[in-house]
Amino acid sequence: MTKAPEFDFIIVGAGSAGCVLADRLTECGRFTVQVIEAGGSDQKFFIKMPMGYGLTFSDARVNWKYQAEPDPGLGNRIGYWPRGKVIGGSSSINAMAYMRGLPHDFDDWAKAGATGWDWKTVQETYEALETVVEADGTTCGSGPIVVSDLRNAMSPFSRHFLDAARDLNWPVLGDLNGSASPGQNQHPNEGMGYMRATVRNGRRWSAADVFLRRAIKRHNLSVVIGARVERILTKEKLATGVRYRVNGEIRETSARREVILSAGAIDSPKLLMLSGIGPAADLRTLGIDMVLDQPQVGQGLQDHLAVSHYYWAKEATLNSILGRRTGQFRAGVQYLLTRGGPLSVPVNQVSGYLRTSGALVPDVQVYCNPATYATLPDGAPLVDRDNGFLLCVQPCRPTSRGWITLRSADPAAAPRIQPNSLSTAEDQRTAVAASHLLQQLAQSPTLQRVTRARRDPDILEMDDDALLENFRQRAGTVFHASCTCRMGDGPDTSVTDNRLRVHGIGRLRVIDASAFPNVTSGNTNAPTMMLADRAARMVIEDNLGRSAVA
Ligand SMILES: Cc1cc2nc3c(=O)[nH]c(=O)nc-3n(C[C@H](O)[C@H](O)[C@H](O)COP(=O)(O)OP(=O)(O)OC[C@H]3O[C@@H](n4cnc5c(N)ncnc54)[C@H](O)[C@@H]3O)c2cc1C
Repeated sequence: MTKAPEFDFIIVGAGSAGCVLADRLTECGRFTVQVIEAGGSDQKFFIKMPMGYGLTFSDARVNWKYQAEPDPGLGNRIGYWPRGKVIGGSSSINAMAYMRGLPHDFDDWAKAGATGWDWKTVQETYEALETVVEADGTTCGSGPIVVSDLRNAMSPFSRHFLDAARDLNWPVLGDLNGSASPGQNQHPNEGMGYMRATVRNGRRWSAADVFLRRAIKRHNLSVVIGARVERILTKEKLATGVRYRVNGEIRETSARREVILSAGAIDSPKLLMLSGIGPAADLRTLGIDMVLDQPQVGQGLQDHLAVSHYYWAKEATLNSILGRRTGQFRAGVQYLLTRGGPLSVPVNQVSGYLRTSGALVPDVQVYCNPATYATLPDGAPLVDRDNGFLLCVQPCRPTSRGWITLRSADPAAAPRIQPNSLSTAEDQRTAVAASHLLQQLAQSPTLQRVTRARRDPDILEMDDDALLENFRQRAGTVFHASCTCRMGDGPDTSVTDNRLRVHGIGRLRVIDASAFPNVTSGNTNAPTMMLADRAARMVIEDNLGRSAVA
């Protein structure tokens, strides 16, 4: 048999985290790195055009299209869980919102055993990573991730959402990632504003665009696409390489230094389990040879749930463009000629963190979109022809935790995903309190003025019991799966230590959203890239010594 090719590091998955790692580990020139990605190229028009989000959302060519198990907390409904299966991973199909998360999210990481991941420390990493492009084109920072204020290209209707916030005396912030000066009784991060996005010059600016594109030019990086890793190879509790399938053929690669799993919150725990690292009782039943009994693998799943309510509008919203063929054609031509117009910005336009009654810190995120859509059987959205808008709310820090387990020992089989939503009394209370905020927003004088009709089910007609039932029957994932291989103190409560090393197996790390100890309050792409950037420094330090990253 020919000898397996050897690299210093093997990174499984070219998603948000994997792209950062590929760049950081190759830039010093001291290591060879192979990235193995199950999906294919991201050079597709509908990936690069921001409004193409609606199409990649259900496109099996770039999307794993997972389905969750019947979720008792959601009336046994089965949720659709898209995940990127393409270079750039979920950062190539996500809605591009850039939200760092709130300071206490990371202080809670540190409290959960992820020492060194407190807000003060991670804030420095964020600042070094970002270049913020303000609405007037001025820039701030010199990091590789471009975060744009796109308000000038957004629908004029979106300003009504901010006027509605002002009606309610909710703060309006210039930057949802910055800290406003707190007013009386106001938390610094509380308020609504235009959502900033990973969009550059009218194009999606995915983790692949930021990090992989420049790294691939280096001689010490090799990227294999269309290649699904099926097993981590181990010898005497050390990771030695991986086995993967490409074009129907099985191949192996050896890692001289480490194997790094960046396959995301669904697939990283799946791959550990397929490799015999997980709950022994479950894995033995499936006939998988055990390497390490680690019951925490796949446990602790967290995600954000949100509920949306729809309204017909008296003024033009994005529906007047995207809901009609002539509008789509005009917007398409404008985009092709100028990289501007309605297709150059994401559909989530106004958002913000708010506090429900009695909360000390912001505990919900609100989204306001100047568009409404139905969902077709294949999951694709169909924009309504009539003008409409939607209001949506998401509790930020759920306490419910679900799990991921294997369905079968076949690497091609999707895993079981049990979100276990609304399984704590606290989450049920927050779902109701969050819905009260939507009721207030819908009744603001500004939104009442521009609303032609409220659509069913009408949140204003609901008491607390009905609000909870509405949440159970209608809320869905906002695609922020995390925490399934979480960092922590030891193997009884976590899968990795605070340097992302898998407890009990040498030369193996998990570096992606699955390592979050708890889900952050907002969208999870920014924290995933931040985590990978800090983790890359740790990998280099542990392999070359502290001076190598000074
Ligand atoms: C539809 C959608 C919308 C979202 N919107 C936003 C948003 O607007 N803002 C935001 O901040 N966050 C958003 N998110 C969440 C955010 O994008 C993710 O949290 C983040 O991208 C996770 O990064 P990751 O590196 O953990 O995983 P991913 O980026 O998912 O990367 C995992 C990679 O590993 C590959 N892989 C998996 N298994 C294997 C295997 N066995 N072998 C080889 N490769 C494998 C996958 O194909 C994928 O490329 C959204 C997510 C989705 C799905």
